[in-house]
Amino acid sequence: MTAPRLTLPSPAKLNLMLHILGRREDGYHELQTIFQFLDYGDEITFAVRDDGVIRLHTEFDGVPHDSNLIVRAAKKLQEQSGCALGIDIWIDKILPMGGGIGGGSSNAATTLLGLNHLWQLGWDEDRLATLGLSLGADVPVFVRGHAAFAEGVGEKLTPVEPAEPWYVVLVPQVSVSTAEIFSDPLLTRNTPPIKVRPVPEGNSRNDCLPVVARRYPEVRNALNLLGNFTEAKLTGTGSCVFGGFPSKAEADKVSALLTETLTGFVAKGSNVSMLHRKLQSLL
Ligand SMILES: C[C@](O)(CO)[C@H](O)COP(=O)(O)OP(=O)(O)OC[C@H]1O[C@@H](n2ccc(N)nc2=O)[C@H](O)[C@@H]1O
Ligand SMILES: Nc1ncnc2c1ncn2[C@@H]1O[C@H](COP(=O)(O)OP(=O)(O)OP(=O)(O)O)[C@@H](O)[C@H]1O
Repeated sequence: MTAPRLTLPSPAKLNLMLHILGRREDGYHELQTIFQFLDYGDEITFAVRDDGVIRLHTEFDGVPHDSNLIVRAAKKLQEQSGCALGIDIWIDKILPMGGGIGGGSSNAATTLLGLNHLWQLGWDEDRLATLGLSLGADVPVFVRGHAAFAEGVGEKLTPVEPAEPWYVVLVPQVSVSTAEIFSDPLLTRNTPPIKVRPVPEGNSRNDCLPVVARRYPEVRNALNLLGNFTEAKLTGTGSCVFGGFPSKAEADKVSALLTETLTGFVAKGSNVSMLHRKLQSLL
C-alpha cells in the first residue's frame, strides 16, 4: 500500500519595514521588522515512511541534500521527538533563493508543521518555533503563521494587522548574501527603537536598502522602475523589491509593463499564512 501524501504550501514573506538597532556581541544584529505573508510560494509534498529514512527527492542547485533546510528541519524534529518514522519529500520550488522573501525559512517551517501533523507528534507551536529558531531567525514567524512585529533577531513576535494590498514583487536576477550586507561597514546600525504601535505607517524604512542598492545595480534599477508607480521597497536584505496596490487589476497592469524587461510576480499580502489556512482545513 502506498503511504498517504500531504501537500502543503510554503509561502513567501515580505519585510514591510526593517530597522537595525545595533550589533550584539555574537555579531548578530538586533532588528525591528514587520513580517507579512504572501499568498504565493512553494508547495511541499510529504509521504510517511516506516523505516526512519528522511529523503528529499527534489535536487537544488548549489544546496547539498543534507544542508537543505527541509532535510535539516526534518532531522532535528525526528531526533528531538524520538520519532521512529521517516519521510519522502518533494518540492515544487518557485521562490527565488537569496531573494529576501524567506523561501528557505518557510520551507523549514512547512516541514516542521507538516511532520508534526503526519507523525502525530502533538508538539505545540512554542516548541516548534523554538526548534525553528535554531534553524534560522525567520523560521519562527512562519511556524506561528501570523503577520508580526518582530524584535531581537526576529524571534520576539507580536501579532499585527497591516493592510493586505496586492503587491508587485520584482525579482532582480542576483542572489544577495545576507551575511555580506550585515557585515558592510556602511550599514546603518543605530536606528532608535520604535514602540510596537503605531506600526507600520510612517515607519516603513529598510535600513539595508542603501547598502544593497549601492552594491547591486540590478536592485537599484528595479527600485527605480517600480518607484515610477508606487513606493518601492526592499524586503529583508533583498534582492526582491515590492510595492503595494489597492487592487489586483492595478498590480497586474504595472506588473505587465515591468515584466517585459524584469522578472516578477503579483501576489496578495496576507496576515494569516496560507500554510495555516490549509492546516486548519485538515482538522
Ligand atoms: C534580514 C532578514 O531577512 C529579515 O527577515 C533575516 O533576519 C535574515 O535571516 P536569515 O536569512 O535566516 O539569516 P541567517 O541565515 O540567520 O543569517 C545569515 C547571516 O546574516 C547575519 N545576520 C543575520 C540576521 C541578523 N539579525 N543579524 C545578522 O547579523 C549574520 O552574519 C548571519 O551569519
Ligand atoms: N529549502 C531551501 N530553500 C531555499 N534555500 C535554501 C534551502 N535550504 C537551504 N537553503 C540555502 O539558504 C540560502 C538562503 O535561502 P532563502 O531562500 O531563505 O533566502 P532569502 O529569501 O534571502 O531568505 P531571508 O529572507 O531569510 O534572508 C540559499 O541561498 C541556500 O543556499
